[in-house]
Amino acid sequence: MTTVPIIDLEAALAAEPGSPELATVRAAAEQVGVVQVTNHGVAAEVIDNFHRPVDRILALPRAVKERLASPTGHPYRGWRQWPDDYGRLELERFSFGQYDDPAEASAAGVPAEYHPLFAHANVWPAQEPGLRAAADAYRAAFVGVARRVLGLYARAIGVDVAVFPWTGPEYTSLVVNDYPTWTRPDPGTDEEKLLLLEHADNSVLTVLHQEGDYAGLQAQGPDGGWSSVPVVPGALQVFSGSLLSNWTNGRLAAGRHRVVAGGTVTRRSAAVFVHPSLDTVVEPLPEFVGDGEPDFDPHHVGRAALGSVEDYLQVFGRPEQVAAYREGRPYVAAVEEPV
Ligand SMILES: O=C(O)CCC(=O)C(=O)O
Ligand SMILES: [Fe+2]
Repeated sequence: MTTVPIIDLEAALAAEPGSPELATVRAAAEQVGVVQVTNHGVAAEVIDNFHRPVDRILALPRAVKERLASPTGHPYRGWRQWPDDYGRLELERFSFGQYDDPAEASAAGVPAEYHPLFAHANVWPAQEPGLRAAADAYRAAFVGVARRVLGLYARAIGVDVAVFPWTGPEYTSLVVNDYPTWTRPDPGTDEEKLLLLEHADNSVLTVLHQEGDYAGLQAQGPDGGWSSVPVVPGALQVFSGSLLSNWTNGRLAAGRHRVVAGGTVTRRSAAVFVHPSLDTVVEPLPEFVGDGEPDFDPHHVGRAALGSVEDYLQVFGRPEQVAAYREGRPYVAAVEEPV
């Protein structure tokens, strides 16, 4: 078994209990929390229709892209660059909230107490009028993959998927990650080219599409070592998040991952982070706790979401960024000119 298996989703969902396919899925889900899926049912056009306009936006001159930053300084809306401590570009992102405004959230059935989550507008570049519909289709398709993968994991560990109280509408976010290339001397080691540090997502499942010429995404195995996730055209990458680990009282691993890129290699990824509905309290399910004590505290999806920007700014926010957010104006980080 490879650490991050490539699973034919359709075939695995039809596999008999006890089959080698399900044994592979089970090992990956319990020990790593990262898989790739093929034959996942998402049409190639749904992926391309989102990625191609994003390519064109990210190829615009920086002075044009600066105008696509969140007008209110929200770290998870619109275009953004992240410099490292030396001012060198590490990561460029374009982020989309689930709804454009509180009225749209309300129409989708989101309770009023969560409307503040959608008070900061999305940025829809006028250059790409089709992006909004393409992003909606991409998000919806990837939520569908997340649900099917949960069904697969349930089968692989022999529980009914109905034990997971995953109700909709799912709370989701959509993030494009673009890693820079550079011509300065290449430090050579992975540790010195870590552009996204190791972490597990706080979703139930995250579904990603990666593109590029280098397998820079790495997943952590049970021995602590890192394995590259090869770039397989058409495949999607699925990370188990901390909420899946919580529900299963640790039986299923939250996939720890990181990204090595930079230098001459290219990498682009676009992830949909999938959570159950905002009023869900995630806590270890009786099926996984047995007679013992749960190992995880209850996690209220909506409350955590409401606090997430403050949590983020407290840990990572630069003073000018925090000031811009407080004052409701755009923030564009200073970055060193590429060399
Ligand atoms: O670029 C990637 O493949 C990883 C992105 C990621 O881990 C994240 O956005 O949480
Ligand atoms: Fe991640």
